[in-house]
Formats: sequence, structure tokens, C-alpha cells
Amino acid sequence: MKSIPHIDMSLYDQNFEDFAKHVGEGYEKNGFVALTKHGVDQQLIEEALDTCRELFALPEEVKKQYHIPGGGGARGYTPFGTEIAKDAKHVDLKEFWHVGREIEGEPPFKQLTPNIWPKELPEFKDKILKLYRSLDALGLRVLEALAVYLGQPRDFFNDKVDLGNSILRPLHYPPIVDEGTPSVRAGAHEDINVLTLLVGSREPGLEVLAKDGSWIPVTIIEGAIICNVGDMLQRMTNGVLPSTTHRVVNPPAPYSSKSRYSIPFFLHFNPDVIIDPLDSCITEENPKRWDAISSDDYLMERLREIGLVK
Ligand SMILES: O=C(O)CCC(=O)C(=O)O
Ligand SMILES: [Fe+2]
Repeated sequence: MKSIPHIDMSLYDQNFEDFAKHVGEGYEKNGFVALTKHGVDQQLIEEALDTCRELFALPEEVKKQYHIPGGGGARGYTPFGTEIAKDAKHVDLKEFWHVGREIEGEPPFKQLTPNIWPKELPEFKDKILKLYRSLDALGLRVLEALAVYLGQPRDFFNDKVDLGNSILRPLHYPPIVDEGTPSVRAGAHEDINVLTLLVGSREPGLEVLAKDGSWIPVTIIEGAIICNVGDMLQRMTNGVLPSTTHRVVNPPAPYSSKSRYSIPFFLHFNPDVIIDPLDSCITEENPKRWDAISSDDYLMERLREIGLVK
């Protein structure tokens, strides 16, 4: 793997069978792909990134008002130095803000708690929710392809993610002040969720772990959206679709003295979905690797490991 494969999303309408094959093979081999011609408005992405730069430029005391102690970082602000990759010794060099599914009226699941919006930045809500909805819809199209690739009906995932506790995470890695720090921007980890769609992330640093143990810098063509499989999908596919380890390393000068911004969208299953490896993914060579677990129990277990839930 030199970098991650690119998948042309215009095939979704033109030749869905081919699209499903490309997507499935790309993930089965690498766990990571870059989506081109994805239909998410570039202007919307730029505006969302701009508003995130403004958000993180707010004074620390202001941002901290939006941190909910004991809330597991589920909504609002999580300060610098909180999250730690599973089994890592040092905290990550990042701060972030979590936006969940915006629900009108009574939420169908208690996990879908209300969002928190910064009153200092009124445009943040509108821009970020538009991006949330676009990435949610794009993720579903990728899942349709994966469903077919896995021998399931095309709409297999639709009612399993429509009320998922999916999270959009505007993320800021500040300039590195201590070059000798043992911490990295994001320690090696796998994403917990079903699929991750990543915008921004233009400054260098993101690397994926190849099967031969080498770290491959992710280089994509401008405007492409990175999309990777998370642990929940790996588990449901009995490891057929791998959740690939990745990290964000501290870059060399001059990038080290600059901020890095990215906005991952962590697409989740609905809280009541039972993640049980699919029969179509269990074979003699690949016997069942995991027991069934509810998506919410699995999430809680994993959030404890990364320091967000105590
Ligand atoms: O910032 C990036 O490029 C990747 C972030 C990431 O991997 C994560 O937040 O899980
Ligand atoms: Fe990640």
C-alpha cells in the first residue's frame, strides 16, 4: 500500500454493482479509502472548517463553560489533554467538540441527548448540522455498497444507523510548543464506531498501519473524503472488513508550529443494535471471532478505555 485507494462515488448512480465491488475490495484490503465525487458541497466543508477555527480560537475559559464534567465528552467541549489512545501512556495533543444527532422532541433513545451550542458563535450550529447531515447521508451510501458486498440486501444497514448516536467531531491540534513532548497529536488507535468519514485533515500527520507493520502517510487528492471502517463494523463482519490502526504524528517544522484541524464523522449503530458477526462472514477458515454485544454496551466499554467515561 503506497497510500489509500480512491473510490469514485459517481459509480453509485452509474453502476452500483461495480461500485459495491470497488468499495468492498478497497476496505477488505486496506480498511481505509478516499471518496471522490462524493457530492458533499465543497463550500459547506470550507465553511465548517472556518467556523471550527473560530470556535477553537475562543478563550479557554469560554470553551470550558461548554465542558460537561462526567458527560463522557458526548456533547460539547473536551479540553486539551483529556483523551488517551487505548493502552497509551501519554494523553493526545488535541481538543475537540462533539455534536450528536439533532432530534426534534422526545429522543427515541436516551443516548441522543441535546446538543450544546456556543453562544459566542451563532453560525456554528447551522454549518455543523449541515455537514453532519451530508456526511450521515454519504455514510449510508457507502454502507449500502458494503451490504451488497457482504451478501445482504442493499438496505440492510438503513434501519440500523438511522437513529445512531453518530458524532461529528471538530478537532483542533494546537501548535506543538514542547518539541520534546512524549505525547503525539493522536496516538495509534482504531475507531470504535461503524464507519468514519473525515474532512479537513489537510495538514500532514495522519498515517495508517499497513499489514507489513509500516506506517503509511495518508495522501489524498484534493477534495476527497477519507472513509475508514471502525471496530463495530469489523466485529459485525467477523473481521472481513478490518478496522485499521491509524495515528496523527507530530509533524516536522514548519508544520509543528501551526495548528491542525480535522472533522471526523463517527457513524454509529442505533444504541439497540446487536453487533453479532454475520453468518455470511463466518467460514471454516474464519470461524466466529466475537460474541454478540449491544452497540451501546460496546461503546461504553470502549469509552472507558480511552478516558472519556470514568
Ligand atoms: O485528525 C485526523 O486526521 C484523524 C483523527 C482521528 O483519527 C480520530 O479522531 O479518530
Ligand atoms: Fe481515528
